Amino acid sequence: MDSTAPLAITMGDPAGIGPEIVVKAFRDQPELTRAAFVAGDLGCMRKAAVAVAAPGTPPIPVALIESPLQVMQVPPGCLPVLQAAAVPTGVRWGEVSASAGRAAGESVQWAARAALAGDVAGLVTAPLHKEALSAAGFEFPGHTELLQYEAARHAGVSPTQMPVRMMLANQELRTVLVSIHMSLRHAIDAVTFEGISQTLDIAEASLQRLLGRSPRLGVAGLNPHAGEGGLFGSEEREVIEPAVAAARARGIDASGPHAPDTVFMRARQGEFDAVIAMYHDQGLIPVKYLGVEQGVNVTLGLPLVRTSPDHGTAFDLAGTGRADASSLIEAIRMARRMLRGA
Ligand SMILES: NC(=O)C1=CN([C@@H]2O[C@H](COP(=O)(O)OP(=O)(O)OC[C@H]3O[C@@H](n4cnc5c(N)ncnc54)[C@H](O)[C@@H]3O)[C@@H](O)[C@H]2O)C=CC1
Ligand SMILES: NCC(=O)COP(=O)(O)O
Repeated sequence: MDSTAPLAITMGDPAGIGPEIVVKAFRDQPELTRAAFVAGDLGCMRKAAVAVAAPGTPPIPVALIESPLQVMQVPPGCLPVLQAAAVPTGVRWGEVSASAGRAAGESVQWAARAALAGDVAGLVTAPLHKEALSAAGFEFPGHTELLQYEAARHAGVSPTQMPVRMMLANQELRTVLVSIHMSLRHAIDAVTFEGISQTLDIAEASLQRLLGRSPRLGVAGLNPHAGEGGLFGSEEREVIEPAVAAARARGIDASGPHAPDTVFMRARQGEFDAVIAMYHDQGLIPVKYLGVEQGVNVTLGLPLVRTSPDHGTAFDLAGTGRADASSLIEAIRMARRMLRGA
């Protein structure tokens, strides 16, 4: 990974708000988006530039670049786009379609491969629609699994040998998930000694780099009141406690299992640097509830930097120009910070 190379920002699903928030980030944050470019479709980005332009003002100019390094020749105030995928005519705002999913997926694939080859420093991904991605034939539920697959392929190992985890973070709270995109029934089955141990190892290594010290990891229970001494479930005693004890024996500053209904509040008050959440919604609801405009999604465990806003494609807002770009801007900021190693 070359941290001085340009940063790729994928356009997201062209039927969603991704292209519009990307335009807003370039328009409103010229310093932050310097040496960054969009991996996507030129026509789609021009349409988005028109959608977000204030009445009576011209849209920001959108320029085609042929390679990441050409971004350095693009004048300030201009949005550089590398044609990583084509959006066919007929893709309409707010509609799930295989064509849109294909363009979104191909943009991410292009950016991942460019990052792994060292042509870009890292990637920030605008949201894609998971149903559209699936309709396009991608076998990955989301970015995280697609990137895990690409990184494993690059390293010549199987995806299980390249374990990754989703972290959601804002100024007040970080959560790292044991499992990601699966049904709640399957997520309960995924609460295993190995799964928790791997999550603790990945969180420890990634946050050590980010914080410059060993992170304090608060592990949430699965059941109400962390099982209440076995009255409300046995996973805490049988699986989570042993995984926390084993992690402590490896030198990780982990504690728990803590009651899930109060562990996030305790982290926000400063007791933990991150909460290890047992499944997707347990960890994401607290962060998103603090404000969808603040959260950043970071994939931990990859050999590349990848961040993303914490929200989705917001099809209800697509094309209106009203989508808030703050979370994407935070994601770009976070990617820059991670590339600096701070
Ligand atoms: N990083 C990614 O690619 C992510 C993709 N998704 C995907 O997005 C699709 C839609 O997901 P939903 O559950 O509907 O969540 P969503 O985040 O797209 O929308 C939920 C609500 O938040 C609002 N909202 C979201 N982003 C906003 C913004 N920037 N400014 C103002 N309001 C905003 C929407 O208008 C809607 O009312 C799904 O396919 C989901 O899987 C969801 C989260 C992250
Ligand atoms: N809820 C966050 C989410 O689903 C994002 O997934 P990914 O596309 O970052 O894998």
